[in-house]
Amino acid sequence: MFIEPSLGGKNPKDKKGHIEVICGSMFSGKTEELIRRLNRAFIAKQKVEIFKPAIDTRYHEQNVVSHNDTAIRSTPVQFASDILLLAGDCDVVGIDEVQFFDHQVVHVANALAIAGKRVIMAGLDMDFEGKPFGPMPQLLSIAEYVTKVHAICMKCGELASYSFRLSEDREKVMLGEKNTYEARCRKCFYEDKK
Ligand SMILES: Nc1ncnc2c1ncn2[C@@H]1O[C@H](COP(=O)(O)OP(=O)(O)O)[C@@H](O)[C@H]1O
Ligand SMILES: Cc1cn([C@H]2C[C@H](O)[C@@H](COP(=O)(O)O)O2)c(=O)[nH]c1=O
Ligand SMILES: [Zn+2]
Repeated sequence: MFIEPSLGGKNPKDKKGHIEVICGSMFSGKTEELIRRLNRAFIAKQKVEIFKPAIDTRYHEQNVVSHNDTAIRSTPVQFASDILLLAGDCDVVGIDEVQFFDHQVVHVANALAIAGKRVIMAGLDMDFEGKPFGPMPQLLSIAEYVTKVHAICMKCGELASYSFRLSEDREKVMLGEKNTYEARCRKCFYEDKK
């Protein structure tokens, strides 16, 4: 489990920003872990703002929702730059489904951390082809803290790092859940990959 190095004091001059990235395949618990960290920040009376890309309407228009139905309120935004405008004077910024933003999100995360905020992002590190997803490689490089979580392979029960697409669709962005994707280990992913 990720142990926060510090939750940051309330004194503005003590505030040191940093970036945390939670990555892994679908169903690996990224959103649950993001919600866990954000809830702890709420308990510490930190000012928290949560964002997600507006295209992610899978479970809810507004909330960030996990596959296990845990949820937290969020603000859907069209562009990463909107986050800079909306973060205001908060202490902690949470971003889910960060892989869907364009590369500007790298500059946004860096600017927020330089401004003293704790930035926690969750996203898919690989797409359905096993290729790096959007801005994730850069975000993983600039983060102070990286947590890779694992799902359970639906074919063999091993740990899973891949998201196997069950349909024939080839476009990179295709929202879905259990009916269209399966968590797979490396062996089971490449055995069936087209
Ligand atoms: N193959 C799987 N491996 C692990 N958890 C799974 C799997 N399929 C469904 N789940 C459920 O998904 C939950 C994690 O959901 P979530 O945090 O939304 O994951 P992610 O954001 O990484 O897609 C688990 O607690 C579990 O209830
Ligand atoms: C692999 C892959 C996934 N997606 C979509 C499917 C879901 O809507 C999200 C991932 O959500 P999760 O919280 O990580 O389960 O991304 C996609 O558009 N393209 C892909 O290649
Ligand atoms: Zn497997």
